[in-house]
Amino acid sequence: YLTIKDRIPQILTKAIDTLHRHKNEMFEKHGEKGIEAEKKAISLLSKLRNESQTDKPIVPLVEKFADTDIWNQYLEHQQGLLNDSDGKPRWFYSPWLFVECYMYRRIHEAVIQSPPIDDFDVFKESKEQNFFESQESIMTLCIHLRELMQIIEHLDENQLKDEFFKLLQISLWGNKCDLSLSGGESSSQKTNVINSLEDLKPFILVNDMEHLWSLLSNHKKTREKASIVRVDIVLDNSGFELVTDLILADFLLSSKLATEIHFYGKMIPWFVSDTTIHDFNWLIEQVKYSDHKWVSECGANWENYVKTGRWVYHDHIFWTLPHEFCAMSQVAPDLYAELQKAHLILFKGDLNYRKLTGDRKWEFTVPFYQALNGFHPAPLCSIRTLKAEIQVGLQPGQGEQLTASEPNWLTTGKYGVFQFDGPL
Ligand SMILES: O=P(O)(O)OC[C@H]1O[C@](O)(CO)[C@@H](O)[C@@H]1O
Ligand SMILES: [Mn+2]
Repeated sequence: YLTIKDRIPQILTKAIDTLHRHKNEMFEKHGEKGIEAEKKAISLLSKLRNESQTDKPIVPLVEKFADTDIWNQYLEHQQGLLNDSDGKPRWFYSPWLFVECYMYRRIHEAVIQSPPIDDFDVFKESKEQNFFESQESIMTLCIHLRELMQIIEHLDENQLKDEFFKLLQISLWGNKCDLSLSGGESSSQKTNVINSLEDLKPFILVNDMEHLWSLLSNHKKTREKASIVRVDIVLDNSGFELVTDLILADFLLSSKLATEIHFYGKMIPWFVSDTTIHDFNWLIEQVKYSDHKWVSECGANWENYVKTGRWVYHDHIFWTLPHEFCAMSQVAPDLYAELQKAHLILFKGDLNYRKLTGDRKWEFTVPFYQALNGFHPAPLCSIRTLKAEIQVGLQPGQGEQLTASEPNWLTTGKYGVFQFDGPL
C-alpha cells in the first residue's frame, strides 16, 4: 500500500523532473525532435502517475519489445485470478510484486515510445549521484582490497576465511543503499563500513556464511588444476552496493576460491537503482580513472577481468519480468540452464528475495528450501537486508520477538540475512 500510494508517485514525479532538466541536452543532441520526444515521454509518465493514483485498471503494454507478449500474457493470468469475470486487475487491488514491476516496465514503455530519446535512463543521474556521494567509503574499500592482495598468498586458512567473511558482510550491508525504498532520494554510504562490521553482526538474523566457506574451500582443495569453479552473482543496486559486489568478486578470484564470476544485471532501468550493463561499465570506468593510485588499480584489474573473460556479464529479460523464480525453468529455460552451470549463486538484495520466495506471507519458521518452491538450479545464497515483509527460515519465536520489540524490523533495512540452500 505504501509503495503504490507514496513511493510510486514520488518516483514518477522525480522521473518527470529529470526529463525536464535534460531538455536542453536533448535539443542539442536531436534538435526539435528531441524536444518533442521529451514532451511525449513526460505526458506518458504523467498519464501513468494519474492511472496509478486513481486506481485505474492495469492495461496491457502496447509498444513492441522483447518481453511485451510475455507481460501481456501475465496480465491475462492475473485477470484470470480475479473472481469477478469482467473485473480488471487494478493498481491498489493486485499483488504488490506484480504492480511494482509493472510500474517500472511502463516507465520503460514511455521512454521507448518516445524516439529518438528511447535509450534515456531516467534513473541514471540518481545512480551516479549515489556513486559520487559514496566516494570516501569506496576509496576505503578499494584500499583495503589492494592491501589484502599484497598479503593474500601468505594468509593461512583461518585468515583467508576471516577476510572472506568480512567482504561478504560488506556486500550484505552494501544492500542498504537502494533508491526505490527511499522513493529515489539519495541513500549513499558515508561511514567506514569495515569498522562497523562487528557492531552490525547482531543484526544478521540468518547467518549461513560458514556453508559458503565450506562449499568454496572444498572446491578449492579438491579441484583439478585446469578445472573451473564458477560463482554467479545476481546483481542488485548500482553505485556503492555494486562496488562491494565487485570487491567480493575480485577477492574470490584472487583467493582462488573461484576461477570465474558471472554477473547478471537488468536489461532496462529497474527499481530506480538496479544495475544495467551501462551502469556496470560506467562504474568500472569511474573507479579506473580515480586519482588515487590504488583505487584506479582496482578499476584496471576489473576491466581486465572482463576483457579476459574471468568476469562475464549476462543480460536476460527474465530479471525484469514480474515472475517469481520458481517459474524460471518454464519461462526462461535458457537462463535456468545457465545458472545450473554455477557452483554457487549469490542473489543480492530484497527484490531477489521476494522473487525467490514468491513474495508470499510465509510463516517465519518455514524452511527456505520450501519457500523456494522447486527453484534449485545450483547451491544458492540470498544476501539481503530486509525491506519487505517476507522472511523465512527463522528460529521459533524469533520473528515474534522482533515484532514485539521493533514493529518495523522487516522493512527498515537494519537487519540482514545470508540464507543458503543446497546440499551441505
Ligand atoms: O534494491 P533492493 O534491495 O532489491 O530493494 C528494493 C526494495 O525496495 C522496494 O522497492 C520498496 O518498495 C521493495 O519493493 C523492494 O523489495
Ligand atoms: Mn534494487
